[in-house]
Amino acid sequence: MESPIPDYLNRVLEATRPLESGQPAGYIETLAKADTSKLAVALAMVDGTIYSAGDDQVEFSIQSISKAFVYALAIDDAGLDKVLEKIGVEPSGGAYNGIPVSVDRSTSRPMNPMINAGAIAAHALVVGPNATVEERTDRILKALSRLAGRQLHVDETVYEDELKDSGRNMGIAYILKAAGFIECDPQDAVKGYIRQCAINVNVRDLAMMAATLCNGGKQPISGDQIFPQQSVRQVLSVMTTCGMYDAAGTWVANVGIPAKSGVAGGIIGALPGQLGIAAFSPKLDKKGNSVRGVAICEKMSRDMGLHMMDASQISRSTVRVSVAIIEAGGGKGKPVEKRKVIIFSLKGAVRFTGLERLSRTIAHELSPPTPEHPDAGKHRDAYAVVISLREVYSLNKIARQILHDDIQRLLIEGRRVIVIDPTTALRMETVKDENSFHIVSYEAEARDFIGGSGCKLNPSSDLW
Ligand SMILES: NC(=O)CC[C@H](N)C(=O)O
Repeated sequence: MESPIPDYLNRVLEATRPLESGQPAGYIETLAKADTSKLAVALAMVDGTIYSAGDDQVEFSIQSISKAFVYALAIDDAGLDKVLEKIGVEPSGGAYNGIPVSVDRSTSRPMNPMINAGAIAAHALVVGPNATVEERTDRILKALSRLAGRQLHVDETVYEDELKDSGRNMGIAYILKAAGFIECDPQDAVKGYIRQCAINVNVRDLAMMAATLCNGGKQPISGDQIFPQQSVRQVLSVMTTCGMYDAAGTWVANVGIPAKSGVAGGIIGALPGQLGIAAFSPKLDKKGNSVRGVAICEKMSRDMGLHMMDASQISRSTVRVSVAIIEAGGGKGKPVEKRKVIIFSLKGAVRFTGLERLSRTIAHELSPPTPEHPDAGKHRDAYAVVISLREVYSLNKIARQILHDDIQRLLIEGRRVIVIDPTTALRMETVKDENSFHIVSYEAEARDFIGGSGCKLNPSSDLW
């Protein structure tokens, strides 16, 4: 069966094609002559599945989209502290190449790495202050190629064209050098920066690069951890507040996806944990963002419910409570003992809010009723407490810690506790009381522990 997604993507393109406004970037000759009828979109999932439509093989220069990735490389090579010393993380509120707004008024520190001043400073931090232009651009080209999953190349014509008219960027670099925010030769920083901007990509490359960010820095297909998760969080944060230059506020409100655009008409969006998107169309609006590209992203965000501030998925159903009766004993004339077990099942990628709910639910079910909570403690008489993490995909640090504390508290109360943890999400090493606490991988083991091997689960009981 064919996937309906490419059809959907084609419809998105057709819906935005009638938008005629905008101009291709005029100051780089090759871009000024671009075929403005070209239009493409791609989606890449965090497992590496990719969908695309339109002119998805057409290459264009990455331009400012490179800034996001080079920022991550600067963090890798110089460390976050040094990067923050040299480049801020505040939106400038001005154009990407605006000189007075790009740097802090009192210190001249670049406002953020998504505009030219900050991007030139980030470029200068790659490899190290004594590196040559070739060494820096080599490192960048290799990293971008690994992100895209294929060998990329610098478009020499675009590079030469932009270098001819690089007075503005040179001016910025000299200001940064004078103020101590770049250590290398300003001309080298600009040449390298312009080369990084001239690397050619298509929308499929960009979607895969974005998906790598969504996947915590791990390239979905090769499985290579290209950037540490910490750096990716930093990059996505700055993309959110500064990625669309002085249109960042409107973008966040309308699209709600961390993003970065470039003057050749490309845009990437990276929705953490979900998917990377890329769009391409050369005509730009006054702020330098692709007109159709913005419209494509707005439409997809709306249609597909991608806005990161959407509160429609409230973490509500992460905890389920059920009760089972286990028949223990029986054999050799011994009476059958019915043991009531209360099971708390957790689900999904559990963080603080999920664990807070579990903690509250455990307290509600197992503590005595109070005037405010007369219905509490219905299962206080349970013989054992089972916490099932069978459907848990991950527990973050705080969730793990609260769960540890909850288990310790139950043990102190003298309860028998069994945790079903097939993927060792809990990673509990210290077990105080081996008689009353067990970690198992399967429900059957939990049942054996509660009722002795061969015990029966009351058929009317809820499933675990
Ligand atoms: N917004 C952009 O894509 C700008 C990149 C371009 N190379 C410049 O420095 O002007």
